[in-house]
Amino acid sequence: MRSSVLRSVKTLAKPAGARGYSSESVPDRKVAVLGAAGGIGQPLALLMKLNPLVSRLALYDIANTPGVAADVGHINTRSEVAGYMGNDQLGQALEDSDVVIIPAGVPRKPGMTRDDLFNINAGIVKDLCSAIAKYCPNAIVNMISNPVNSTVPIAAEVFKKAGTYNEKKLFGVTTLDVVRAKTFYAGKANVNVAEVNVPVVGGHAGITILPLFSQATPKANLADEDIKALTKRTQDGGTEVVEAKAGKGSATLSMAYAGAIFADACLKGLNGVPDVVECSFVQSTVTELPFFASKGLNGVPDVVECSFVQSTVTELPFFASKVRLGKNGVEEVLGLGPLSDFEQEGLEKLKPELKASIEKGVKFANA
Ligand SMILES: NC(=O)c1ccc[n+]([C@@H]2O[C@H](COP(=O)([O-])OP(=O)(O)OC[C@H]3O[C@@H](n4cnc5c(N)ncnc54)[C@H](O)[C@@H]3O)[C@@H](O)[C@H]2O)c1
Ligand SMILES: O=C(O)C[C@H](O)C(=O)O
Repeated sequence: MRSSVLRSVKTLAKPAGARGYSSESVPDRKVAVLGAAGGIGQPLALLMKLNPLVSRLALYDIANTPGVAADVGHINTRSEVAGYMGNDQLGQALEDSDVVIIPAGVPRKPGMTRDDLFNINAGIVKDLCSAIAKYCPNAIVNMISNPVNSTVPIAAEVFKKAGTYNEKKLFGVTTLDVVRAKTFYAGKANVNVAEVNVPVVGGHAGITILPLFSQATPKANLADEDIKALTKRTQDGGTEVVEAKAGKGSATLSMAYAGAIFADACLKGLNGVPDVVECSFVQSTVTELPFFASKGLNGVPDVVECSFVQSTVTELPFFASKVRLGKNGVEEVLGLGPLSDFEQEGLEKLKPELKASIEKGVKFANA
């Protein structure tokens, strides 16, 4: 692998006037994309180049970054683009990053589960996270590489070992589940998709993806059968794309869109924009609900007393939840809110699978 810095394309020093954007009004922010030459990486690089909150964009991959960086770098928006290729340029790519987005690794083919990607992607993520711990330990990390239910715990363990773990700054990107749930709901409910909101909680694989259509807005009076079908389609959305692509990979364009939305939310949070809330797979400590009632040590049911304790969303250490983003990353992990019986059932069903995927990641990282 060649190892010189490949390209550094300086674009606008001054604001893109046509957009009415002033570079003086927002702080400098460096975003690094790891896996930037891939199916997700390239359109994501494009979308991040269009984001006026980004001042420096580092595009890293093991191959093909010179072309991607040259191409994207010609776009007349604020950020300065640089391409980095190969392990010995990874440090430079990461240095000073505020946000690191990781879509590196192999995608599914028809017939595979996301967990089938573990053997290859776990090692890739572990190595990239070791470099993040070394070169930009304070960066926010947006993990896209699958299986997210395991790669996020791997990242956490790598950071813990390096002494850099900050649970407020590690995010599994589950925004595509929300994007899909919104699209499918708007179609069925016949409402304006731009106004739709649907929280999606749990994890990012099959039944661990739990859309909460009972909390969807605008409200629509959908039949139970419709809700079940929407839930299944959201859970199988990735597989729908994998099968349609027939061996040529998984979702890339919709994922780049979703990744760009989530990274933008992280940047807004860092910049102090209030009330930025997105769903994400995070360490699941809740700060909003001080009162948590549970069964006693001896399992006697319905022993309920209010007590001021730090509570978690579920008993699982990581869980996709609504998260309020702020200057330090996670500002607040929001509770699940009221669930329908169908959703409550889905929640109980997903826990063993999600728990096993989390434990698999933790075990791998500590082997
Ligand atoms: N979280 C989600 O919702 C979601 C959605 C879609 C895809 N994904 C996952 O994203 C990953 C990437 O998907 P894709 O379609 O872009 O795949 P792709 O094969 O098109 O691109 C992956 C890129 O990663 C690069 N890469 C491999 N090893 C690397 C390393 N050590 N360092 C840096 N880059 C490296 C490859 O060179 C390639 O350019 C897959 O694991 C896929 O399952 C996640
Ligand atoms: O389904 C996949 O393998 C990719 C991604 O996780 C998705 O949801 O599209």
